[in-house]
Amino acid sequence: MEASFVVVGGGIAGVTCAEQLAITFPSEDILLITASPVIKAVTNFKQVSKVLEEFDVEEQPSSMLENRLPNIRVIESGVKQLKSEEHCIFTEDGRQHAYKKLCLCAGAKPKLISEGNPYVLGIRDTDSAQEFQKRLTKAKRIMIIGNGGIALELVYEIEGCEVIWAIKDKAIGNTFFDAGAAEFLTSKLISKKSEARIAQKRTRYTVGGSKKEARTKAESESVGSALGPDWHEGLALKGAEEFSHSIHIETACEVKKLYLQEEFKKTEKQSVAFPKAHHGKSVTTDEETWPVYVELTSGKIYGCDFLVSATGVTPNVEPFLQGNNFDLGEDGGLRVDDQMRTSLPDVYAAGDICTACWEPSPVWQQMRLWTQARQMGWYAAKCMAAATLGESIDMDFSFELFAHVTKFFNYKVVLLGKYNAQGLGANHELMLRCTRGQEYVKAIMQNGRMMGAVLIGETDLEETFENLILNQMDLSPYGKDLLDPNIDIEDYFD
Ligand SMILES: Cc1cc2nc3c(=O)[nH]c(=O)nc-3n(C[C@H](O)[C@H](O)[C@H](O)COP(=O)(O)OP(=O)(O)OC[C@H]3O[C@@H](n4cnc5c(N)ncnc54)[C@H](O)[C@@H]3O)c2cc1C
Ligand SMILES: NC(=O)c1ccc[n+]([C@@H]2O[C@H](COP(=O)([O-])OP(=O)(O)OC[C@H]3O[C@@H](n4cnc5c(N)ncnc54)[C@H](O)[C@@H]3O)[C@@H](O)[C@H]2O)c1
Repeated sequence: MEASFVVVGGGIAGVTCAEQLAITFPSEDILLITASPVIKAVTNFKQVSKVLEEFDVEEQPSSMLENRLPNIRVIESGVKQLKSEEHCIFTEDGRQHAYKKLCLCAGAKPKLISEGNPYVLGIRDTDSAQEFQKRLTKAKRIMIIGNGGIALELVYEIEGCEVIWAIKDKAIGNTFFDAGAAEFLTSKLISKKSEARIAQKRTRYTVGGSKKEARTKAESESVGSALGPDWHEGLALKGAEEFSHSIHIETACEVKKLYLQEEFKKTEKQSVAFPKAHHGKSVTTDEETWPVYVELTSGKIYGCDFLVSATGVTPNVEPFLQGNNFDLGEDGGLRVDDQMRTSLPDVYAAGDICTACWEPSPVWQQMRLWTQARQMGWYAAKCMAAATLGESIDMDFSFELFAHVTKFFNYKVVLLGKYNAQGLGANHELMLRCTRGQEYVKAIMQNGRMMGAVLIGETDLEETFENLILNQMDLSPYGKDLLDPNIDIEDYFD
């Protein structure tokens, strides 16, 4: 049977796309094909301002989606091949599905420093997060490689286990922060021990009667949906020991070589001890033997129980490539144009799997984030609908300005526009306001216009800054007043 619309992927991009298609075409059957036994649904969506949005994410059985929108049919099976010329896809369960328009939303996979090494873990979906948690309960020391979102969250959350955090850069959190913001956050990391934390659970797992036990081997090897905001809230990230927090940061280094225990003994090289923890107690000794040893480019060797490779993602394109001449982006994603079309007729893509290749607004960039997966899934459905009806559609407003709200080290973090002066060259200025332990405000200015901002803490500035970036008003007459905490800048612009 041919469905007019087939969507692949039960993550945020795929589910949002299928939902939007189902609403637009209530009399059409929409087929959602996904390798994971549960789907991700956006709930409690709130448009906080023009572009900033907040929502919860629920992992749900696919029947909940089918009940909510009866013209969606979910097939739980991985796609193993796409024959784009025949407009047909083949699934692991031996079936084939014809389509008129297809949207690929198969997400991404962790890009690991050492593929296939049992001591190197990646974190992507519920299964991999649980495997990590299980291994952590027996671990005395682990190493985290990478300096982006996952690493930032882990180093703050892990307790009862020594953590060596090895980063290529000089400062922490390079994908989100410059050195100034990193310093502001580092002091929080060091003082974490004494802090009373506010737990705020946003991801709910309502999978009552999960089909997990019934999963076949093929299914359990396939990728699930990516975790999202506050994924660690439900997981106790606790190691084998009884202490709160013990972290050592190794900067400006990469992994040179990994040795298994026996292999390491033969080298007769020496590993170094964990630098004395700030809580005063030595937890491990340098005489201990470890399952794996990590040689860093700095020359230091550390033993540990295992490593987490939080080193970014690779778009999950392989199942769709054979026999199809897709144009791929530099990061390996399916290139999509401003209508979310890939290079092949009637094949669209959205979310982590795609590489945005339209001429972007000067203050937007693609990042593989939850919010962008939702926006792209929604917009791809709009584009597919418009093409079907012979209409044209303008780029959605959400792509006008990059906006991301998240939480690091228990601070609210808002990133707007070219928040790290990406692509602005030397021709820009920074304006800063910082109160240690409380807030960090950075505005990126070019020719008197605001191009981006980083807001850490409860600054309450996001809406005003969003407007200033969007309207590109000349702010030079206001000079330093712009960030003066004693001046209510909103009054200026009312
Ligand atoms: C640990 C972690 C924390 C994160 N935290 C945040 C955060 O705080 N904020 C934020 O904005 N973003 C966060 N992200 C990123 C965010 O989760 C992703 O950008 C987003 O979920 C991507 O959505 P997606 O729908 O494109 O892909 P995914 O969620 O990866 O979904 C892909 C879907 O495709 C299915 N699939 C894969 N292959 C096949 C196949 N061959 N056939 C059929 N189906 C297939 C999968 O089963 C899955 O259902 C985090 C990511 C991780 C890993
Ligand atoms: N709160 C949030 O917004 C949040 C939290 C977690 C994850 N995420 C998203 O989930 C995805 C996965 O997270 P992630 O942290 O793995 O990716 P990331 O892209 O955020 O960070 C990857 C990091 O790994 C480093 N790196 C890459 N190759 C390396 C190598 N060979 N050796 C050492 N370092 C290397 C990069 O410099 C970068 O710091 C990303 O899309 C991320 O944006 C977002």
